[in-house]
Parts: sequence; C-alpha cells; structure tokens
Amino acid sequence: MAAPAPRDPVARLADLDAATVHEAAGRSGDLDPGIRPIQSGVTLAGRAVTADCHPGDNLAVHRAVLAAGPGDVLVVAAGGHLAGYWGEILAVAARARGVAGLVIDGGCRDTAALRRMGFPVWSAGVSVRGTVKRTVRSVGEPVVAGGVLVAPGDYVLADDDGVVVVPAARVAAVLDAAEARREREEAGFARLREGATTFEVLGIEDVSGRG
Ligand SMILES: O=C([O-])CC(=O)C(=O)O
Ligand SMILES: [Mg+2]
Repeated sequence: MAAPAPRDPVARLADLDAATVHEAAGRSGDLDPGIRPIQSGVTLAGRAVTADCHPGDNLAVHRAVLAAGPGDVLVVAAGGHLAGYWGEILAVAARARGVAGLVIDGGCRDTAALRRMGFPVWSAGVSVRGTVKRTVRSVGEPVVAGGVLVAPGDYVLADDDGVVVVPAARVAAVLDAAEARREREEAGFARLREGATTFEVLGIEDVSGRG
C-alpha cells in the first residue's frame, strides 16, 4: 500500500492554535497583540499575500486583492494607523476570489457586515474614517506588519488569541515541533486531571527562592 500523501502545511496549521505554533517556532512570529479579531471562534490559516500602505491610503489593498487567490491570507502593513482600510466592498471582492481572510496592522470598518458574511479579519482597531486610493507603497513584497517581517508565501495562523507568521522555509520543522508540543500537552492534561502538579508535568524547576 502506498504511503499516505503528506498533509498540506495549511491544513496542519489549521488544526493547531497560534500560541502553540508561536512556542514551537522558538517564541517567534507573533504579531503585536493589539491586532485582534473582529469575530470570535474563527481560525484562519493560509499563505500571505502582502501589501504596504501609506497612511490613510488603501490603494495597495485594492491591488493586493487582485493579486490574491483561493486560500490566500492578505497581510497588510498600515503602520498602526486607524482608518477604514478594509470594509465590506473589499471583502465581497476578496471572497469572490476565494481569499481566506485579512490581517492588518491598521483599521477596518463595516465590521457588522464582515461578521455577517463570515469574512474573517484581524485588525489593530475599527474606524469609520475613509481612506484615499492614490498611492501604493508595495504589493507582493516583504512587509513589516504588527512588528513582524512577513514575506509573500509565508504561513499565517490567526485565532482568538492573535496572529502568528511562520517563514515558508521553516514551516515543516515548526509544524513537526508544534504537533509534538500539542501531543505532550494532551498527555499532560491527563496527568493534571489525576492530580499531578503543573511543576511535575511541565518539569518546572522553581528557583525563585520565594515561598
Ligand atoms: O472604501 C474602502 O476602500 C474600504 C471600505 O469601506 C470597503 O471596502 O467597503
Ligand atoms: Mg465600506
């Protein structure tokens, strides 16, 4: 019998959580914790299509939607600026192209409509303020979003806890480590329920010297 085909990294990521992947990546890749989901209970996993915006100008986002395809995650750098860089119109256009969701270190708007249509968004905040559509810093180039360098094709995992990005070259090793960590945690839960301490289960050596 043929060996089972290796699972797609995006499917493997989607079965994990952002905190576990961040830990397994050597405590790296976590975007600024101020970038929060506008919905709850949703996990987004996919490969990054990047855009970089000038403050108050979302033309790069409109271009990035054209550059994106099925399963992609738009990662937009907006320097923390809170304006309505993303909204219902862009989400309808992105959905029609199969785009999986958006991560932006700037603002978004039309959030009730985005939730209604189930288009997942992680943003630095919500703002009704409109943006012009005049200039593009970049599309499809590496960006710094939420303090993390993100290259096109990097892997993105976002859930209720936040957003983590794994460089494409590291994804296989990070997934192996994250799945192993998850299995260890699950084995630990069984011991904790039987009364073992977190010190025993995690092997914490308490050297604080305090009572
Ligand atoms: O005007 C924009 O480009 C952002 C927006 O509200 C939408 O996409 O609906
Ligand atoms: Mg709108």
